Amino acid sequence: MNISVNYSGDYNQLLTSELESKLKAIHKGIHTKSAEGAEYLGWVDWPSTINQEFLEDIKETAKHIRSTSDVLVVIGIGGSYLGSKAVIEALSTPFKKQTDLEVIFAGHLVSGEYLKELITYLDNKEVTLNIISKSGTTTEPAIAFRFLQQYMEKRYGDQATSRIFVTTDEEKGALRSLAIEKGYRRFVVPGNIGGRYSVFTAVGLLPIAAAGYDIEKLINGAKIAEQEFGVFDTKSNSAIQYAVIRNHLYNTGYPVEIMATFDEKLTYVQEWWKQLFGESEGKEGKGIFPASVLYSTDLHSLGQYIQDGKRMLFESFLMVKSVPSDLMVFEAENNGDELNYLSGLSLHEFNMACHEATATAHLDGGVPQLTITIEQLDEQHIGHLLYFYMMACAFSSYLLDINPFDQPGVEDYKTNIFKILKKPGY
Ligand SMILES: O=P(O)(O)OC[C@H]1O[C@](O)(CO)[C@@H](O)[C@@H]1O
Repeated sequence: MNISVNYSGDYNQLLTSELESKLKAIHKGIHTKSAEGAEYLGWVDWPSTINQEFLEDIKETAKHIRSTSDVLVVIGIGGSYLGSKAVIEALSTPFKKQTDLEVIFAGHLVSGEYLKELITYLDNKEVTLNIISKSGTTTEPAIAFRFLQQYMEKRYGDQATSRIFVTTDEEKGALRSLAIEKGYRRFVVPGNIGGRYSVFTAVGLLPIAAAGYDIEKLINGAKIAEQEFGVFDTKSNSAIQYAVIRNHLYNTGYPVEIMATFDEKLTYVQEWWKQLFGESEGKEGKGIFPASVLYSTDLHSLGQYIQDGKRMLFESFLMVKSVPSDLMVFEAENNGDELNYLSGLSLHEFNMACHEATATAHLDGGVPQLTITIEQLDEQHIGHLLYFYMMACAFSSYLLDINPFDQPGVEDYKTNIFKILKKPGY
């Protein structure tokens, strides 16, 4: 399994001896768990130390949910839902989402209409809830849970208890107390793993397994990545390469990174990546702003700005070498649409050509870029990819002398809303 990073500039030239020593120190700090924010470095060796009993428990629970439910409603926001949503979307086929269990997300936004419609939608289906909140106090998912819990109790009576699963901190938080009081089955978010690094814990694994995907393979991909990126080699460690390139571009006048893909199934990988990098790096007046586009869609929208607008952007393509199914353009008798010149070309090949054309055009327009390529979209490759991004994010943040594992800025809006809504104590 391989993730390649191809840069439009000369990567080797960036590797000064000063940078090499800084990278070495960062690598050591991450792997000996002595870097700043070390108390949240639990994700680094989580894949290789994951307990088989825990995986079996998740698989059994998922099997039970699948056999008793048509829908699993996952309630969570930020890192408590983006990882599972990213993996499920990347593995699903466009129209037939899951064969026998549908995963629906709630609590990632506040909308009475959404919740009312959801409850109506659930009415003739068998339902299970999984509320996920590490802190157990986040307002948006708590609001959604209040409504959905009431719905479950009205609908299932005492049986509601066995249809509600809670994923939260082992020791603290309102959600933990509520789960104990009600007797809900609990899963733990490890204290040393923050929300945006938690996709390989119960936070991501339970919804992904319930959706019918192979979590052993997902973890296996992450394990391979853990081993691979555990080796300090600036020439072959692609997580380090990606971090070095983006740091160089940031330092040379490009504060915005646009991640571009040609596959709609990767939209939530992009959303997950935005939270990962944005919340990890955007502090102390520093950090690359992570944005995303989907091509060809956005070539007919934001493409104009990228080509010609203010020069502050660099672009990182996320490409997948092979696709699970494809179509080939056929020869039409009258060639009325004048597309016969494309006959014999597969649509995937069209996208590959479009990548080349776009990359060249944007580079000519002053947008430096890199291309990250993975072989295919399956559990193992996605596990590998997500770990790659987490490791690159840690390196990238430390290169900016930022602690990747806190998010003090998020508190400001929370304090304001509590004041506006007169929460006791504010
Ligand atoms: O899992 P929790 O504690 O509900 O937090 C949800 C999200 O809110 C934040 O704490 C702040 O946005 C994120 O870091 C986190 O992923």
